[in-house]
Amino acid sequence: MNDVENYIKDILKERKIHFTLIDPDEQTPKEALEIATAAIEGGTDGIMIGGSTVEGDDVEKTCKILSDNIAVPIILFPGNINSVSSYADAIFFMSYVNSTNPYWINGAQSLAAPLVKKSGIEVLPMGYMVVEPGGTVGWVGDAKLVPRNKPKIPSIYAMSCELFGMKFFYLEAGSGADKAIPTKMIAYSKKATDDMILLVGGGIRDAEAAYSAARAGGDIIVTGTVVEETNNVKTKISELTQAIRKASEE
Ligand SMILES: CC(C)=CCC/C(C)=C/CC/C(C)=C/CC/C(C)=C/COP(=O)(O)OP(=O)(O)O
Ligand SMILES: O=P(O)(O)OC[C@@H](O)CO
Ligand SMILES: [Mg+2]
Repeated sequence: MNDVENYIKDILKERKIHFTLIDPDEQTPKEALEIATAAIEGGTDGIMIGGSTVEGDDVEKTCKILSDNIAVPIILFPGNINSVSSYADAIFFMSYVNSTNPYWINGAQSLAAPLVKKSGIEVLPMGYMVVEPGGTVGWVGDAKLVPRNKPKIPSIYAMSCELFGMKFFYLEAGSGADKAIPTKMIAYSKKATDDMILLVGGGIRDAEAAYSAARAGGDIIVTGTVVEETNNVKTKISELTQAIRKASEE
């Protein structure tokens, strides 16, 4: 797919979006294709590929098999500089805005920049902010985690990301978190910016959580762990996508 940013914007004119995150570490590329196919049948709008740890050429192989077989966009959600593949349609080129380590703020991005430019994949510039509990990515990324009871903090980071020209802002509670991002926090970040696209993820497992995140102002609701936990991906994803569609109508 060519223009992923416009694909996203076109859907957002009508309704909110659901993306499925597939961690290439967790299964073979063939199994990843089965998951992606079932998720698409369940109504997901795109597949994100990434994990906080990456082994060998898992990203490359997973992106290749998906690009040969699925029609929705494949977007890299890189955990580090080795998570780039030209078989993807786009990359969330993200700065980890509440990391205390410059490597995650603009170091990894600079090291990966030549490869990203050479690969020719579409770049989706994004601010990435990790909220308590934060999970693996909070620890790996040396984050100053946002306290859950301070809902306004991410909104000023979202503003600064918008002023830097970033188009996307991601509120992350950590993969597999026991609690998703508080709805007030989502609402403040959405209201603080003019037309940034807000992603919300981490710990969203059921219709109610997906609905609340979308209703509060999330534009793109991301779920990953649920597809690893369920034995019926299509049914689970369709529960989530229906809840997100319902939130869009109200
Ligand atoms: C732009 C480029 C090339 C790199 C940016 C690198 C940055 C800033 C990364 C942020 C830090 C990081 C490790 C992000 C990982 C995000 C991610 C893919 C989380 C989900 O991964 P899982 O593998 O499901 O998490 P677990 O390991 O906890 O399962
Ligand atoms: O695995 P889950 O908890 O759905 O989180 C998805 C994503 O926000 C992780 O980066
Ligand atoms: Mg994982």
